[in-house]
Amino acid sequence: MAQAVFPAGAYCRAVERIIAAGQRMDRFGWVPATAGNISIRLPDGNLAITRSGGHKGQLGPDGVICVDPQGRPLAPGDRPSAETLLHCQVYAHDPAAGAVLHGHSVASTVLSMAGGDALVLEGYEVQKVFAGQDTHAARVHVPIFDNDQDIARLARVVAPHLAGMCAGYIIRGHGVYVWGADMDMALARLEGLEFLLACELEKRKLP
Ligand SMILES: CSCCC(=O)C(=O)COP(=O)(O)O
Ligand SMILES: [Zn+2]
Repeated sequence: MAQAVFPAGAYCRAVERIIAAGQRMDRFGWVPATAGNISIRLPDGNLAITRSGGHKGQLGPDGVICVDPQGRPLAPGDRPSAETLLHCQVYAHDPAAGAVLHGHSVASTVLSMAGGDALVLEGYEVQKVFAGQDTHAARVHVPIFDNDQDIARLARVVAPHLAGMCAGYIIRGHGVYVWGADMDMALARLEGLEFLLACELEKRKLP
């Protein structure tokens, strides 16, 4: 494979971080079959985001493109993630958000297909990875929204719930959305949420 040539500056660092995040998510099996998408907010307010399609665990520099805060590609004809509006929504809602991750795990998919409009996590030490959480002795609500191929309509359903979220949310039969101030925090929260969802899945198997 030809040596990757990264553009200069903040965008270059964002591309590198997105590629590394995709590889890390792939190691956990959270980006199967071209699923998943990853973004970073750039200093100028635009977003570096994965291009639609392609395996997110095998990204090269050309697998990341730039969009404006409304999700419009800066280069005409570029095809950003089909779910770009969900990333834009997080950045518009939370000025501190610096990175957004979307993965498709077995646990989030299976647990959400079991029904309900939220998962309640309680009693786990790893809950402390989420925003504002400092004890296991709390109930963390993870909202579940029905999947929708109309992403703008899905974003309108999610919007009124964003203010109360500390652990991101689940799209039923689809996957999770998690974010943080930077990529490291977003990845820590994604791993924390997926660890807890795996625990919940195992709990349901107990006699
Ligand atoms: C085969 S996954 C279907 C699309 C999806 O849910 C996803 O997360 C990836 O879409 P993108 O346009 O970002 O590649
Ligand atoms: Zn998806």
